[in-house]
Amino acid sequence: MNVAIFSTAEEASREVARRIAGAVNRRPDGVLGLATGGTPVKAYQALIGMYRDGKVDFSKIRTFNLDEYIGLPADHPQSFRHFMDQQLFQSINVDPERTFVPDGLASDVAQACSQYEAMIRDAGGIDLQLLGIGHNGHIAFNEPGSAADSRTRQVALTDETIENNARFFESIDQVPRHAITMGIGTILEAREIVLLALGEGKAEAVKKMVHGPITEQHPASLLRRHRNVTAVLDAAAARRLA
Ligand SMILES: O=P(O)(O)OC[C@H]1O[C@](O)(CO)[C@@H](O)[C@@H]1O
Repeated sequence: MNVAIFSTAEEASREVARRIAGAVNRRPDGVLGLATGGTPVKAYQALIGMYRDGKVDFSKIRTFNLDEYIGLPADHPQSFRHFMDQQLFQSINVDPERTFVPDGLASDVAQACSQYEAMIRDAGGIDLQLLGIGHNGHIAFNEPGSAADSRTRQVALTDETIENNARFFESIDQVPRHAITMGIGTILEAREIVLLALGEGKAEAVKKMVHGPITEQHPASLLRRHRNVTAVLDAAAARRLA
């Protein structure tokens, strides 16, 4: 695992934007794997800035998001589809028809999950996958205990994740208890992985990811099995590293 440390969240986010733009420029009709949460917001803003400056063209790109809450319609303010539209897609020239987020309202979730896997495969696989990290080491919604070879599926969120994500909802009762997530096996098939972690609250999870045992109990540690993964950190998230 490569580790790149920047003094501020802004610099780390700009680095992530540069890496995403680099992947798009190398393969303009390629495939991006995208993430939601508080962490990537600044990186998406930097990417929008690069698009406006004419440094990157998304017109032929396809995107697949990591996860979605079960039970939220696409236009719900806290759905990950809504987040992506607001934070990125509406401000760049990506074709909305080529942006994919798991369907949180699918009537047959298992079938929707295998179809999502098939769509990623048919697109030629993911060139660059962006990730965040949960306080408990989760990547996407693969909570501790998720199998290293897991695929896109329905999962139950841990109480800790529900509590952490309650800040985005009016009350904790409104946080969905289940989600669809790409699996760890799915994520590890991406040709390049960039994990962004910001702030002191992530320092312990980052330390276990980099220095701890490679274990399904800390899903992010499994990324060390991948040949081309970079953790982009601000100084606060990196402060417990050796
Ligand atoms: O960036 P945040 O809001 O700290 O979230 C961290 C992680 O949690 C998730 O949002 C899922 O809870 C991931 O997609 C994200 O990487």
